Amino acid sequence: MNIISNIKFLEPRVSNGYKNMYGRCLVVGGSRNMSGAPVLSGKAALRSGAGLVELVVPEPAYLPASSSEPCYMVTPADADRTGKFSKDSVDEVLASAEKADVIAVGPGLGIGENLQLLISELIKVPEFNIVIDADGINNLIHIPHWPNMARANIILTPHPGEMKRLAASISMEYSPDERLENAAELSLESGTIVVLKGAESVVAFGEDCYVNNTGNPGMATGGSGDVLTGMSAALWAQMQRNQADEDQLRNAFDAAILAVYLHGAAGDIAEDKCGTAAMISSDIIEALPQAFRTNGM
Ligand SMILES: NC(=O)C1=CN([C@@H]2O[C@H](COP(=O)(O)OP(=O)(O)OC[C@H]3O[C@@H](n4cnc5c(N)ncnc54)[C@H](OP(=O)(O)O)[C@@H]3O)[C@@H](O)[C@H]2O)[C@@H](O)CC1
Ligand SMILES: Nc1ncnc2c1ncn2[C@@H]1O[C@H](COP(=O)(O)OP(=O)(O)O)[C@@H](O)[C@H]1O
Repeated sequence: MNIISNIKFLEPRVSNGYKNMYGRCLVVGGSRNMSGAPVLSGKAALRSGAGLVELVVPEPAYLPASSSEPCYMVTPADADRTGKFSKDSVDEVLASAEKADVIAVGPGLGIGENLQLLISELIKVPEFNIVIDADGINNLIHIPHWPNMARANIILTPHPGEMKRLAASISMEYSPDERLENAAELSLESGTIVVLKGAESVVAFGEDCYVNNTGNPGMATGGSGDVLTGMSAALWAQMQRNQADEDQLRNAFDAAILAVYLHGAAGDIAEDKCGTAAMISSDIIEALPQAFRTNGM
């Protein structure tokens, strides 16, 4: 195991920079009763510097998502009777995905066969860079032999519950006390970057592991993982734009480390302002500008 302590920050923007230089992120998520999750990811992606952010959500989540933030675009897609993405929505989502530098999939999706079809179509495409979180993971685990099917570059961001399910899906042994080993093994077995969340989140790229030291228990509040998803996508989009020739997974690893670090730093700023009990995940987004500025970005 190689413990990595170096954090790669974003390069300063050039004076004649324009939005397409800072990456286009697509958030694929939401369902009738979870429209807030993709909103949190989309707002966090904007506050983490993505040049353009688009949300694609099933129709019942369209109004709440589009009225929550004017700075991202929202595309409605076909929904099934339960308010989740339908089978017909898969082509609509793929059309948006083709335009994106990084796709974040999962927040608020729900679970079902159509969603498993959607995820399997996304991970098959070698050109896609995908952050898979929350219900993205809860659907991925039902796709037989998913690591063999995956051709895209992928960051997985499981919480410990999702980690346990991911490990079971590839017949990997899981031990809750061996966080570094679990993350490294899942990364090696699946060829993905793994962010194992919780106090002292671990980011693994094979045997290379980073252990985070920012953040606090006030972040144990619904939606704070959705914030990290959007941040990871935005930072990856900017890093892969800056270094187009480098290995995408190495860029993804650097972006995931920076995302976890800044997410915790913003959580610490929110805790100073609100306290651990009262802080909510949108307070973490509000603290992002200060977290970026404190770190020279
Ligand atoms: N505003 C919105 O729209 C919001 C929408 N959201 C959306 O909700 C969806 C479902 O996400 P989710 O994480 O709530 O459910 P799920 O993955 O089934 O986890 C529950 C199971 O996992 C376990 N478990 C959980 N954490 C654990 C831990 N740290 N350590 C260990 N175990 C842990 C837990 O175990 P238990 O605590 O019961 O022992 C239980 O078994 C998702 O799409 C998300 O985006 C939310 O983000 C909120 C805001
Ligand atoms: N005690 C803690 N210390 C530091 N970070 C924490 C703590 N509890 C939770 N977090 C962070 O908050 C986020 C919670 O994500 P997650 O469990 O996916 O929540 P949700 O599904 O509600 O969005 C993770 O990034 C995790 O690392």
